[in-house]
Amino acid sequence: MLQSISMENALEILGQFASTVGSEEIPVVDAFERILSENIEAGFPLPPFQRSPLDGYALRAVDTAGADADSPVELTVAQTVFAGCVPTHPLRAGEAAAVTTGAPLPEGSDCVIKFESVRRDGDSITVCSRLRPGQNVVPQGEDVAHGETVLEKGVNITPAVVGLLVSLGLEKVVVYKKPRVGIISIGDELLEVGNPLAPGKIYNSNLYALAIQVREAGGIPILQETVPDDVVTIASAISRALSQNDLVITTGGASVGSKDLVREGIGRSGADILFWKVGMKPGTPAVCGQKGGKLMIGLSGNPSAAMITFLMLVRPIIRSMAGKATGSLPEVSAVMAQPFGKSSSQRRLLRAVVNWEKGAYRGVPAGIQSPGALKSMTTCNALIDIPAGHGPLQVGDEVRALLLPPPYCLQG
Ligand SMILES: Nc1nc2c(c(=O)[nH]1)N[C@H]1C(S)=C(S)[C@@H](COP(=O)(O)OP(=O)(O)OC[C@H]3O[C@@H](n4cnc5c(N)ncnc54)[C@H](O)[C@@H]3O)O[C@H]1N2
Ligand code: MOO
Repeated sequence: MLQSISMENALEILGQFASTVGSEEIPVVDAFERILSENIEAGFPLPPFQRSPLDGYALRAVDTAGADADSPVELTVAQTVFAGCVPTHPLRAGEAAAVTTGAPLPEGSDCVIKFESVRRDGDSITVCSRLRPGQNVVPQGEDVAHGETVLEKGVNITPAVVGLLVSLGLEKVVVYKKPRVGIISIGDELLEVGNPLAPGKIYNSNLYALAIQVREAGGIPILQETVPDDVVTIASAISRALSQNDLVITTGGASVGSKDLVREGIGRSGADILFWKVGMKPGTPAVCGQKGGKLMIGLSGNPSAAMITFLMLVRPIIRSMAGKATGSLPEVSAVMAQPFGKSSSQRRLLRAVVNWEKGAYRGVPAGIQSPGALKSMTTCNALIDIPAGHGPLQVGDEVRALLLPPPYCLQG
């Protein structure tokens, strides 16, 4: 078992077990934020036919040769083509077809003039300018060619991707399955929400905060049982959760107290411990085991410590398992606008509010930083990554800030 390793080292070890968990076919309308597990090739071009980008008249450019204000050309409006209809006949010399935006152009026509640019009189129009072949024509396949690989395996399904898939006539799409992530809370003090608060007890809030974090990362949270500080019960809960899920996380019991029994529980469940303790504050006592290639990650019981360790170590793994791109948080360089008085003997992830103001990102500590204090976790929008051995932060110090994903931030 490795002990007291860096976050980078921990991520490398976890990454070795972070493979995708298969694919499934789902309706395109339900595929927002899912990840394509197959390339998409266009079965037909987009647009599927040559069309007009304007409300106007389709004509033959050759018929307008020499047209100008002094010698206008008169053409006969021989048909009208609305969007959704098809032309009744090919355009003959000296003819025009009235068209609406999106209408297919009649064979023989090669340009379009807009309504406002002609004079209409009964069945004829007068054109006072010369048009080029191809002018105001959207060619068939301008956007997407027939057979083109229009979306590649691994792309995130955005609103525009949904639109593109439906434009290509697809009702269903094959995406990576979401990994099932079992969550176990450990602690004699835990009370389920809905019960009256009792002396010495606290509500099991981590279970729900972690469940939402799992969902944001792209996994399916499975709320396993909440177990007391009893090693046999912990071991069997871990064992059961590992057999039913793709990944298991626990919260609580990860440290060194007489009732901190997760490590022993992992051992008794038949899993190997890969590492214990990571160089980060909060979240130091994180522990990780594996059984049959499945990971079990034990997080601190302290609410903010659990959430921050999740963000740094578990979120990237769930994202990889869900087929998503890099899970590391985007980082910016920021300037401290308020001091932070404590030294950081260990690498510290300071809950902070970082905003762009007057040409720079400026950071202020978000409030109480103790690992059990949760309110500052609700107000922060970034984690300032302070290296181990750093002294207090002064106003004006340049820092590295990791920005939290938008669903974590209070500003909707
Ligand atoms: N002698 C030492 N004591 C501690 C050390 C140490 O190195 N030596 N490390 C401290 C650090 S750092 C952390 S972090 C915590 C980690 O503790 P555990 O992971 O063992 O967690 P617990 O002791 O079970 O709980 C800590 C705290 O969090 C509350 N908690 C637990 N589960 C939940 C939950 N599901 N929802 C909400 N809150 C929860 C629990 O009641 C405790 O207050 O250890 C330090 N101690
Ligand atoms: O690891 Mo703990 O630093 O107090 O959260």
